[in-house]
Order: sequence, then C-alpha cells, then structure tokens
Amino acid sequence: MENISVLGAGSWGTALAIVLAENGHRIRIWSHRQDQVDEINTQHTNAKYLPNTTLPMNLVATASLQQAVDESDMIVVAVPTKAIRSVCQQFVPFMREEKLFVHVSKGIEPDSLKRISELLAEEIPSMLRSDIVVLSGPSHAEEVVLQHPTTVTVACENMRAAERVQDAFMSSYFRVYTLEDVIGAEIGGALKNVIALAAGAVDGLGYGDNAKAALITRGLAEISRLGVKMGANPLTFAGLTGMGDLIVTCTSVHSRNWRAGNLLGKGYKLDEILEQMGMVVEGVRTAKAAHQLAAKYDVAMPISSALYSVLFEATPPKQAVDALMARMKKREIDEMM
Ligand SMILES: NC(=O)C1=CN([C@@H]2O[C@H](COP(=O)(O)OP(=O)(O)OC[C@H]3O[C@@H](n4cnc5c(N)ncnc54)[C@H](OP(=O)(O)O)[C@@H]3O)[C@@H](O)[C@H]2O)C=CC1
Ligand SMILES: O=C(CO)COP(=O)(O)O
Repeated sequence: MENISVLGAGSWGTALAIVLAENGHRIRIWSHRQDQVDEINTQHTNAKYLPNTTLPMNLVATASLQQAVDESDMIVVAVPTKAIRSVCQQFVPFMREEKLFVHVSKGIEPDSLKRISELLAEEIPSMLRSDIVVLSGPSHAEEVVLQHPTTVTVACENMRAAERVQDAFMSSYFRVYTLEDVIGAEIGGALKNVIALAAGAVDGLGYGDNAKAALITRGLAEISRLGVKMGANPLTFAGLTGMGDLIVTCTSVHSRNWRAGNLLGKGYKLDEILEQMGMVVEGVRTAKAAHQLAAKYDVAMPISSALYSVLFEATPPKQAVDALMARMKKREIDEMM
C-alpha cells in the first residue's frame, strides 16, 4: 500500500484516483476548487467531470496542496499542460523531502518546446524528485470508471521506478506495461491529440472511413518521423502510447480533441468550440508546438501543419484537406523510418 496524491480533479485525475483507491492505496486528490473538494468528500461524486460515477469512500479530496504533497510519497500530476508549471511553483517551496512523480498529461509547451517530464524537471529541484514517470496510452476516463478493460504504459529510464508505478496502478481492468522510452511515450501522447483534431474535422466535413484511416496512418508516420529525430525509439510508435492512443483518440466520441475537431469541420469557430467543451482540448496548444517542432527539427508534418493553418490562420477545413491531397507525389515509406 502506498500513500499517493493526485493533483488535479478533472476527468483523468479523478478516474486514476478511483483506480488507485480501489487498489487499496491511501489516496488524496487535490482540487483548487473548494466546492469540488466538498462535493467529493460529502457526496462522493465529481458531477462536472464524471457524471453518473460514484467515487470510493476511501478517496479523500483536499484543497490544500501542501497537505496533498506532504502526506504522500508518490505524486500523480494530472492537470492540463498549461497549468503544470504554475502548480509546481505552488508546491515546490514547501516540499521537504524527495518524492516520486508520475505525470499523465499529454502536451508540449509551445515556444520552449519542452515535454512534460522536462517541465517537471525544470520546476522541481532534483533533490526533491527521485524519478519522473510518464503514464500514457489509450485510456478515456469515461471507460476506465466503467471498469472497461484498459491498457496503458508507464515510461521511465529507471525501470524500478516504472515497476513501482506499474504495481500501484495495475488491476483486473487496468493493465499497465513498462517502457524505457520517455521521449517516444511523451511525443506519441502529445501529438496524437493534434491528429485527432484533424480526424474530427474530417468527420465533421462528412468524409468517410477512407479519409479517417489515411489520417491515422499518415498521422502516425509524421509523429514517428519527428519522434525519431528527437531521439525516440521508432518501435514505441507502434505501441500503446503511439498507435494505440492515436486510434482511440481519432475514433472515440469520448475524445475531447476529436469532438472539438468535429465541430471545426462543421464550421464552428475555435473560440466557440472551446467555450462549449468546458474541458481541456490539449491538441490546440500542441498544434502550435508541433508547428514549431517541425521547423526546428526540419521534419515534414503535413497534417499537423494543415491543422495549424485551420486553427490559427483561418484556412477553411475543406481547403486544408484539398491542399493535403494536392501535394507532390511521394514514396510511402521514407528513408529515415
Ligand atoms: N480525460 C481523459 O480521458 C484523459 C486525459 N488525459 C490528459 O490528462 C490531462 C488532464 O486532462 P483532463 O483530466 O481530461 O482535463 P479536465 O479538463 O477534465 O480537468 C482539468 C482539471 O485540472 C484543473 N486545472 C486546470 N488548470 C488548473 C490550474 N492552473 N491549477 C489547478 N488546477 C487546474 C481543472 O480545474 P477547473 O475545474 O477549475 O477548470 C480540472 O480539475 C490532459 O493533459 C489530458 O490530455 C490523458 C488521458 C486520458
Ligand atoms: O488521451 C486520451 C485518451 O487516451 C484523451 O484524449 P482526449 O483529451 O481527446 O479526450
């Protein structure tokens, strides 16, 4: 049994806290909203993020970040990418001892182009963190809380740390694999959201399964191209954090990124879509990072670039698809792969 705190009480933080609580660990979940803490502790629900779900009685919420961090040895960071630095900056000043950090967010910071483990390493001094482990894979919170069979991967260069996290999360319906390739796991998890926005847009335009399959396959090709240049193992992209997560996010109605893309394809404006979603759509910010990464590493990322032009340069989605189809002919498998 471990003492574990989950920072962030959105849909994913709450679903993972349920998995951990059901595994018998001593779990705290931190929310920055007192009303949500009260709801979790008194009604055992989190209606905004996981309607129709009853939380286990041993899942305790706190609005005190200090209490959440002090009382646990393993800290699961489950806030959106854009909140990671500010949350770290709030808890680091009162940390007194080393902890194991697990992050479950899927994004890349625009401009700095840092992956999330790099953001955590920058914000948390090395003497206060034993290891940083990435948990990623095809796993919508909505299905995890129904205990539908789900598989994820935990990645860390230190296999003992990865195995400790594997042991903490593994259950009859939540199967956890280990991996050493942190870069591959983080790049696959972040960039699949960009491709999922594009897949949603293609569905919103009324195109069919051929177009969707093309986006998934060619999307994986450009994610892998970039990831390999950044130092990832190409085989990682055939795994759960690559192909697995890309499939689920491009095809599931649970996906926030797919749903936002679908509205884009139907002609809604980005601002109104984000307002309507009420939950984080990581792919929007990551599309900016992907655009910058493609330039920095000199990698062709045509689908990500097309999505960037739809999101930030007002290109109509149909025009972006037409332009993708009209590119110069080329070989399917490029030499780098
Ligand atoms: N949902 C899922 O199924 C999965 C999500 N993920 C990833 O997990 C991460 C979190 O996603 P998800 O749970 O869906 O997001 P949600 O939008 O459901 O929830 C985000 C949570 O973080 C809180 N939050 C936002 N900003 C801050 C801040 N500055 N300080 C403190 N808390 C903050 C929100 O609070 P408030 O309510 O006040 O906005 C909310 O509780 C994302 O990176 C996502 O890609 C990964 C796998 C599956
Ligand atoms: O990462 C996820 C599933 O593995 C969640 O994707 P969305 O944020 O698009 O819902």
